[in-house]
Amino acid sequence: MEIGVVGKPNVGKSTFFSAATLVDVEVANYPFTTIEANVGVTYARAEHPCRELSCTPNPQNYEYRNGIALIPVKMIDVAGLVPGAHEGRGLGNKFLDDLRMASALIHVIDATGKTDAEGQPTDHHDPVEDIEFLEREIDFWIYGILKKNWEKFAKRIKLQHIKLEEAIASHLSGIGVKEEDVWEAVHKLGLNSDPTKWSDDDLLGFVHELRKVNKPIIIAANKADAASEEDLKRLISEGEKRGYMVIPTSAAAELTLRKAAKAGFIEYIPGSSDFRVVKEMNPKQERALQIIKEKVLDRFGSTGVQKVIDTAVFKLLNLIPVYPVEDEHKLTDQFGNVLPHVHLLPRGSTPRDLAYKVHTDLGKTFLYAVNARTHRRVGDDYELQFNDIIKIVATAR
Ligand SMILES: Nc1nc2c(ncn2[C@@H]2O[C@H](COP(=O)(O)OP(=O)(O)OP(=O)(O)O)[C@@H](O)[C@H]2O)c(=O)[nH]1
Repeated sequence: MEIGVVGKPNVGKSTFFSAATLVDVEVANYPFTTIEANVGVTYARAEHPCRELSCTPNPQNYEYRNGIALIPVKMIDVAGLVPGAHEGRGLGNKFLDDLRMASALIHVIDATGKTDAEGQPTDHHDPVEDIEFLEREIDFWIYGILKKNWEKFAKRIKLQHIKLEEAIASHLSGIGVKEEDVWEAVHKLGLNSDPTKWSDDDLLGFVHELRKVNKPIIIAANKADAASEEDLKRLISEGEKRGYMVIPTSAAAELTLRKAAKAGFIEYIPGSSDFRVVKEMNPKQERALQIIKEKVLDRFGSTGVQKVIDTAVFKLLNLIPVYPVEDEHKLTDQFGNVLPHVHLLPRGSTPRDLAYKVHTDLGKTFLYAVNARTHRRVGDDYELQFNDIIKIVATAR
């Protein structure tokens, strides 16, 4: 599961990515290692169960601060969004390759309207156009993959009585399309189950719906600090009309705050509405932070960057944090560590899914689970909840 950050040049995409992946304390054992320069680790912020249960955790695969869990998530800087990227313009294939890997996208838009379609400075660009521009690029990219051998492909599905969902999902498995995604798009549009009857418009409409489920997008209305109230309001309402969540951000402010925290000048938990000065700064630095406090934190409640990440993880991707333990009374693992691990699972997951996530063997030998909050036994019909603490019971190996 990876989150892609995308945006045309000069909107603040690199600033957003740098801010989101700049951390002052790094978790020792990520579930993943980053190998490429444009891949980083960001953190989703969630209330930690210890806030409610008054415990002190010993986190191993996440970070804990003042009752808050910071859960690592992989982030990709998807560079090269220019008009025609789907045809290989600009960075072309690299852009599409990165896009392929992302489960959800953060679309960074310059809310001030001072960057034109190609990323050049201007005075009057309508940022709402950028929303449609990214949609078009992705839609035409998927359309291009399907259209290539469509007639032959559709005929084969019909003649060999292959399940439509299965055929398309397998054809698009490279971009992570699942059968249920195809089903959802086909049914939403009421398309004929015989794909040889689909018109070109049907195919385009299908791709459009498929993209919405397969590559959900959240919009970061960036440079909010420099945007007028009116421009922001319009971008939010036009985005929402098109079904998007739009969050005002100041990536530049977040980057400054995180750098100041990393250098030890301030204490700042990303996503907060304030910070605490802990080391003396020069007057220029002090003034810069004061401006951020007044123009960004007080105006918007936060820089918005963390809010975008959290919304992408918990709402767009619909993931929930779950804590497996071995002792449901002490909430510890076998070594006595309190709530050492957290796992992000899709909403609707069961205790067995959690067991598989912890270890394949644990999944295979799963018997039942115990909900540590209620001390009740739960089976595979139980739907895991946000911040559940679960003991898994399996057969001895
Ligand atoms: N006022 C303001 N300026 C910002 C913000 N974020 C980025 N900028 C500025 O916008 C300019 C472009 O930022 P980048 O992060 O380089 O933009 P980009 O979208 O990655 O552009 P490319 O690297 O060309 O793809 C820089 O001068 C940033 O300092 C913000 O939140 N507010």
